[in-house]
Amino acid sequence: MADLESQGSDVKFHLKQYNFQIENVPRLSCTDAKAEKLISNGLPVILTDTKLVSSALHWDLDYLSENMGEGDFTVFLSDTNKFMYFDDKKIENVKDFKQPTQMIEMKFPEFVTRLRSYKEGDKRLYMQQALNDTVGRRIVMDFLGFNWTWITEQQKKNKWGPLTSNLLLVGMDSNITPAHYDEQENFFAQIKGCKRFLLFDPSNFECLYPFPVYHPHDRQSQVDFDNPDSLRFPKFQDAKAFEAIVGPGDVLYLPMYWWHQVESVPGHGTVISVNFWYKAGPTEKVQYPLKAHQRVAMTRNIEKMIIQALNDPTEVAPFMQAMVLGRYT
Ligand SMILES: O=C(O)C(=O)C[C@H](CCCc1ccccc1)C(=O)O
Ligand SMILES: [Zn+2]
Repeated sequence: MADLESQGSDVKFHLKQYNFQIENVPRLSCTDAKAEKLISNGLPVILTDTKLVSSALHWDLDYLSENMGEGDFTVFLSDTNKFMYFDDKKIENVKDFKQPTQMIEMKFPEFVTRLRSYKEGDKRLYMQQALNDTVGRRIVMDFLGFNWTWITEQQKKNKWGPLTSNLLLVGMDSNITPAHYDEQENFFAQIKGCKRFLLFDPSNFECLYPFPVYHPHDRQSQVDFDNPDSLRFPKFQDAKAFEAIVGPGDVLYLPMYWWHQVESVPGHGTVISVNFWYKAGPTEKVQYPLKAHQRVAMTRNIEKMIIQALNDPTEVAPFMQAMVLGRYT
């Protein structure tokens, strides 16, 4: 992919500015021992030469239209450029929950038509669909052509669990997936256009104020990065971000539990990515002091136990406040 520095000026120019400090994620060859070390230590790294999705670098809207087959694909519509994920199974837990996006199913050619006829003021579109066996045979061939040797070797070396899915992401530039964390290891492959990741290690849990576990926005930050409420979220300004800008052919290793906000860089047209989500490996032996991601997992388990024990989401906050306020604070 063209050296970012040459694009650096305009790419940097378009990028949104935030108050928290930002450092760079290393960009390394996958043959570099430093890259292997970062991955084995659960630290993010951009790998420039994995050839993981070289067989898909020719994907564009016309090719996908012709070859994605007759299936229906999940497309999110948003009135803004933000596409905040929500778990529809948890909507009943929150009174008057307002869905931030509308989810509709459509054929790929219809998606392309709507993308191409988009004009200012229309709802923005973002296709997020796990690749499945309904796709046409050319896509199957491209998929089989992924560098499975390399990624399977990584899966084994790092003792990850099985590959759970490959999410195909086709969106408009300037689309944003707000800050959240996932509970799976992720090799994120960029195919077309550029994406800017803002990454935060799991110890930023206290600065990013995730929604309650029972909330549809579980795992997402409550903080609006464009207008942070410093009264409700005073520690947000202490968050420590790492930035990774990925272009076609780049693969970002996004460790499990690491927070990330994903911004499709403006000015590059349609943005296409495929991620590779792996289940975690066997839980590592608990050693003290606990690692930040282990504390997050523990916090989640305790919240889930309380939700189950009380059997009523509205009782969780009062219960926890009664347990902590005036006793542990
Ligand atoms: O690969 C990742 O983890 C990303 O966050 C990529 C992100 C879209 C992911 C949407 C999503 C978020 C949470 C649960 C299920 C789906 C993007 O590229 O915009
Ligand atoms: Zn994610």
